[in-house]
Amino acid sequence: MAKNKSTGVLVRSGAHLELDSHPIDHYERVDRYPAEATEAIQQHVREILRWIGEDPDREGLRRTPERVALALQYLTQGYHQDPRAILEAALFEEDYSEMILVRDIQIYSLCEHHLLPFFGKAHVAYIPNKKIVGLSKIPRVVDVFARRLQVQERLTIQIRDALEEVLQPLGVAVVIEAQHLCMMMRGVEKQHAITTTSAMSGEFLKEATRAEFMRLINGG
Ligand SMILES: Nc1nc2c(ncn2[C@@H]2O[C@H](COP(=O)(O)OP(=O)(O)OP(=O)(O)O)[C@@H](O)[C@H]2O)c(=O)[nH]1
Ligand SMILES: [Zn+2]
Repeated sequence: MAKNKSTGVLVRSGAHLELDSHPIDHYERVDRYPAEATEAIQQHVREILRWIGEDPDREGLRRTPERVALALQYLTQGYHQDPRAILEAALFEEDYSEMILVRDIQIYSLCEHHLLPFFGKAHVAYIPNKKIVGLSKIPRVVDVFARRLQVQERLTIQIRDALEEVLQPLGVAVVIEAQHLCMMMRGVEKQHAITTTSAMSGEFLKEATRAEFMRLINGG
């Protein structure tokens, strides 16, 4: 058991998955998963399995409802986390006033229309105004918003607004590049389409700053 300081969430990282004889604990378990929600989701997953023509009691599927319930709760744990508290846990006074960029932050989220994953990279930059934040808090905040049901546009804006609100910087820029399984595995079935969204504020609304940010995220 490890206590995650910034979110107050208990996380247990189990190493093994032994079917049938042990509880499943290979997911990180967060103490906020209410047991009654896990139970209710399990029941519904059983029904879904039936309705797609499966036998939920066959050996391979016997614990699938529990696994799905835990996975779904893990993938949506962002509803129980407070991004502002995460940022406030590591704020430092500093006179640095150049751009700070964390790029290529891996994201996995769920599209709210189909509950299918979209995944890709987020690039987050800000120009501080006397306050800087611990670097790791930026990907943590990205995860908090990604682990909810999302559209890519809202995810992008929520990350910008959380940084804006807590850091009150000279500007924030967020770009997300993602592929949506709902457009790949079904629907239009386009395997190579990448969606790019951006949200900027303050200095990043100026062409020169924006151009520098774009050059940096493109590896320039
Ligand atoms: N803007 C936006 N749209 C998204 C996102 N994720 C999925 N979608 C789209 O949400 C739309 C839902 O459209 P609908 O016509 O109601 O659903 P659908 O019949 O399943 O649509 P198709 O995917 O075209 O088969 C689709 O166009 C998806 O591509 C996202 O992050 N942002
Ligand atoms: Zn979708």
